[in-house]
Amino acid sequence: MARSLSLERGRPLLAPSLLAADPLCMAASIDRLGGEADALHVDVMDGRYVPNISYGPGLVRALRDRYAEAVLDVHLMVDEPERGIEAFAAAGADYLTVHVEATRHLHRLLGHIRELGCRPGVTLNPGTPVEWLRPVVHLVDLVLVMSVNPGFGGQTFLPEVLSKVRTLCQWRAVDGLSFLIEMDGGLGPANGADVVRTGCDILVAGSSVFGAADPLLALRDLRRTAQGGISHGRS
Ligand SMILES: O=C(CO)[C@@H](O)[C@H](O)COP(=O)(O)O
Repeated sequence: MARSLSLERGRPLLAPSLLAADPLCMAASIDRLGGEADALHVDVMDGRYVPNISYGPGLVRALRDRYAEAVLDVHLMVDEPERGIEAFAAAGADYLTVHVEATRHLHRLLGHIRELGCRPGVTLNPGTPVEWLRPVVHLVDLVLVMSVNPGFGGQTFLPEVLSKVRTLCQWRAVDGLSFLIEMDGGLGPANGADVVRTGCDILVAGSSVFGAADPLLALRDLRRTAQGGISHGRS
């Protein structure tokens, strides 16, 4: 069984979302980041759980083959993710993140993802209560808090989801857990510091990175502002 790559807490981590990269020039877009991304975020959409359709395990395999050292953070926006996790694990995913509402057997599914050698993650939509994670939070390596409704890039950040991050930080401290907290949707230099200050470890950014004239400069700009959140006294 392949060992998955992992991310370490301690500084803001950036995961550019490939959804915003030109699909005809995916590798060129990634190469423009100069290896400075902490992870590559891969949004898998099935046209059922969300209204959009994107990629499958084939893209994950191609990324793994070309970027052996990259952490592949695969976000499954699919119904019944238990039907696809083996293919994504075999393709080389590191983190496999599923939505609470997409499966009937979340506890079993998270265990299965770990058995496959991947790092299990669970995702909260803006309308999903954080309390739904309480019974399984000890099973995950990552909690992805969506700051837009999933399905499309380029939406406006919803600041009300930040309260979930505060709750997750409390649970992490009380239970002595070390899962990563990731935020995704509408992130960029204007809100990166606030998101990190609230307690997020990983920022997923699509449009603000790949939509920029120079994605590497945009990534560095986001890193600089995100680090500002740390220096202002994050707990
Ligand atoms: O999962 C999703 C959308 O469903 C996100 O990863 C978006 O792709 C982020 O894009 P921006 O809001 O940064 O453009």
